[in-house]
Amino acid sequence: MVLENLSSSLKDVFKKISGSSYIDKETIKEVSKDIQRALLKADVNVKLVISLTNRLQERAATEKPPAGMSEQDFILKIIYEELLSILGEESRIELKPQTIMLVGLYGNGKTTTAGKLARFFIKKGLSVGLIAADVHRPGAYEQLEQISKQVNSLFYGEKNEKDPVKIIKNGLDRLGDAKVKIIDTSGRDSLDDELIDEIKRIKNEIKPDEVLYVVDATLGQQVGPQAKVLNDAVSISGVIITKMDGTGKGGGALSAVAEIKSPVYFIGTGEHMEDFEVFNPRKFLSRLLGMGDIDALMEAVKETNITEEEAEKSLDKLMSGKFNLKDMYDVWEKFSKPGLLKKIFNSMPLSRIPGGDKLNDSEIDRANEKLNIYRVILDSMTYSELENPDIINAKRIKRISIGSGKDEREVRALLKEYNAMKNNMKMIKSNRNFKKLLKSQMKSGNFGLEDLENIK
Ligand SMILES: Nc1nc2c(ncn2[C@@H]2O[C@H](COP(=O)(O)OP(=O)(O)OP(=O)(O)O)[C@@H](O)[C@H]2O)c(=O)[nH]1
Repeated sequence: MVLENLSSSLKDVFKKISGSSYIDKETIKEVSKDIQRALLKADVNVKLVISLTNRLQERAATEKPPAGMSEQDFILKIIYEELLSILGEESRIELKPQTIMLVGLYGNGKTTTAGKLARFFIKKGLSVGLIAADVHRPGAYEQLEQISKQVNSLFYGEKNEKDPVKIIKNGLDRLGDAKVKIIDTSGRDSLDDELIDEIKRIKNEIKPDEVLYVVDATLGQQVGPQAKVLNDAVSISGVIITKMDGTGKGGGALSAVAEIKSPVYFIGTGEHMEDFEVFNPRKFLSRLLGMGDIDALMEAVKETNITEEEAEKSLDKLMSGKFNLKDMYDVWEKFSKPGLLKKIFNSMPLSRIPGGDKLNDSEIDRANEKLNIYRVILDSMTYSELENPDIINAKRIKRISIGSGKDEREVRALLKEYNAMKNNMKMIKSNRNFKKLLKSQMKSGNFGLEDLENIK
């Protein structure tokens, strides 16, 4: 997996800090050097590395840990925040009719990504048209046509036409009823002015809603400056990092993202159309730093340094059943890692939670299977359906079923489960001990599964 080395080096840094009995200037200097080495080894742009570690030293020298947080945790929090600042905040591409233009260097995966992106929108219930505007690479037309069949999208291209603007204008016209049009442009070496002029011309004449930069994660830091040239030419609105499954340093992608300062919308994790994930910076960073799902969950809580009333509020929301499908999806997303569910169910005294009882292995495996089906179904819901499940009527259930490839029966089962979970949460709310334990754990951020044993 890309960034493997960076991941293990940063985990060592985190272990060193957690293991140190006190944090002084020397430790900070040493840790900064370790982080510099780790990032440079991953081929992250030198300028970026220096500015990140300077901020770490400056914040460590001027800021004080909040009440209740140890020096060690505080340094970890600063490193986590500074690394997160490179990745930017989570932002989602809008699910609406739009024209999207893909740009990128040769062979970074634009054509493949065009197909993956088309499949993403189709699953969300939006029809898609793919336009082949790569007029330089032989076979690009056939490749995209093939992909469009694979993902059931519309397709437009003109095999012998050499002017991409003409192809695109005709395509936008002919694909009129497709809600989302995705334009695959020629791969380019950004130092080639002729090709840069070509995408500038496309951008100015077509005025796409989004210009997405497709960058190969396995490339090194030379990508940073090239991304800048592309960005200056067509002002990139978002990034898709491909080949995150590949071997390679991966620092180039991080440098490019930091250079362009546009949000990363997705990551590509393989050659197949389904190897495509919405990018979540916190989750990505937690995986990179080797924090388990629970730690990441509690790390996020600890990071916000939750106060008494905030703990109360977030807990009440959960307990009062006011959470929506998006909240439930996030929790399932964290718990559906293989083995984690088993660990939770086996350690949770379910018999003491209303309607729960000890689950044996096969039942836990079945629960995992069900979670995966539910995640596929949730992936086909629009943001408003996730945030407000009450709007999901028979027509929407039908569309979600088609988008996810699951029976309507399974979609209804998920909705039934969601409502049952909401009612269960209300029941647990009456279990004062459970609520008291959760509140104190969320506040201190030390929520451990073994604590669940103590629920009376
Ligand atoms: N492992 C892996 N391979 C990928 C991924 N995305 C694309 N590829 C492969 O990378 C190669 C290049 O992908 P294309 O989509 O043809 O690249 P392109 O950017 O359209 O090529 P140009 O038009 O020449 O710029 C193909 O073999 C793809 O299968 C990914 O996320 N992981």
